[in-house]
Amino acid sequence: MLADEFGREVTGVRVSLTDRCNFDCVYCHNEGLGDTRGPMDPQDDEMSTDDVVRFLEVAAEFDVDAVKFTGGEPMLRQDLEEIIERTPEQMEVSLTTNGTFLPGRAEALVDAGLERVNVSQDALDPEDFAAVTKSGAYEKVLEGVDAALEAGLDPVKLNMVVFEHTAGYVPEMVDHVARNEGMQLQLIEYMPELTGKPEWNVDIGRVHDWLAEQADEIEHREMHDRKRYWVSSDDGDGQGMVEIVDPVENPTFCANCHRVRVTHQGHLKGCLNRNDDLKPMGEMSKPEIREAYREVVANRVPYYGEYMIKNGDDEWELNDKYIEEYAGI
Ligand SMILES: Nc1nc2c(ncn2[C@@H]2O[C@H](COP(=O)(O)OP(=O)(O)OP(=O)(O)O)[C@@H](O)[C@H]2O)c(=O)[nH]1
Ligand SMILES: C[S@@+](CC[C@H](N)C(=O)[O-])C[C@H]1O[C@@H](n2cnc3c(N)ncnc32)[C@H](O)[C@@H]1O
Ligand code: SF4
Ligand code: SF4
Repeated sequence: MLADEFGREVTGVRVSLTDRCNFDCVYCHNEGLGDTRGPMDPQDDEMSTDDVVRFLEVAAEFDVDAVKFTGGEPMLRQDLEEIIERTPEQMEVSLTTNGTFLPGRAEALVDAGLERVNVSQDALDPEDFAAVTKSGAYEKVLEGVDAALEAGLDPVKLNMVVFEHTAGYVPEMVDHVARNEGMQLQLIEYMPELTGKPEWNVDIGRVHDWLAEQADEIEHREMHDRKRYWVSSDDGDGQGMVEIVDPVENPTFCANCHRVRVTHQGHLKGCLNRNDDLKPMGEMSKPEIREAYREVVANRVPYYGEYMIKNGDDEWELNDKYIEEYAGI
């Protein structure tokens, strides 16, 4: 297994299969690449099925044991089932999706080897959902969650970005997953780094405090040192798990980051928040992939605490070291 100079072993890869999407969420960072708007048809710059599989085979050589497929909307790729089918056995396969294409396809994905799914659901009301996603597909998303549960995916994690538009829904969403077996909730701190609009920020510390009061049990996940709260439903009949993803200005989160990303164009990326460390994998032959992978892992640095450091006024600023290193890129 390869590790960077901060001792962070790379155990997982996150592969963006496309940057196309049928939604236009107001907050979307598109896994670090910006806008998802544009044509919906398959694009020439996307990695082919074989490219993705070859990359995964190389990652497996380096003992990577988990892959997350994401996007854009990864289910716009019609070869997703084939990619999953051809993913090396040793990898846990998970998917993050907006859920609209799960009805009718969830079973085939499971048959191909999908083990887990995260479905983005930011509200429990069609109008608020539409305001956030610029889409009227609320019912389809609910159907998608049901289809995933029926296909045996367990848990189905609901991803909710906590920001000004959604913060009021947190208690309702927590109760929703506590009542419904098989569902879990992932509350994702709104990340303004790539999308701007810091005015939408919500103090995630208050969400932690509220959950700590409600929780029957609290645990830590090794990945990113994330906290997980086990909370009972309001009627006392059920219990659900709520995980908080709080990467913003959080050096502990970055110190426990064990993932490398791949863009839909086949560029390796050491950190979600950076685009100055993109590394193309050439024609994507195995030797080229190996070399690029080794280099990207070796050059990974924690974003908060190393790439960004606190200045004398207690504000985050770019570490001079990296200004020089990447000057001109
Ligand atoms: N800054 C940062 N944000 C992350 C990272 N991993 C996840 N996130 C945020 O959390 C969002 C949801 O991630 P998902 O892909 O659904 O799942 P996950 O939480 O990473 O993985 P699992 O919980 O194992 O399914 C991402 O799109 C990011 O906004 C990370 O390494 N760094
Ligand atoms: C970029 S989407 C790609 C996968 C799929 N289209 C979806 O929405 O689930 C992956 C995750 O990133 C989250 N996300 C997007 N922009 C974000 C932001 N600015 N801050 C925090 N999370 C964000 C979304 O909520 C979603 O759960
Ligand atoms: S569904 Fe996912 S990729 Fe599409 S706009 Fe929303 S967050 Fe971005
Ligand atoms: S270093 Fe930090 S910001 Fe970058 S991907 Fe890892 S956790 Fe996210």
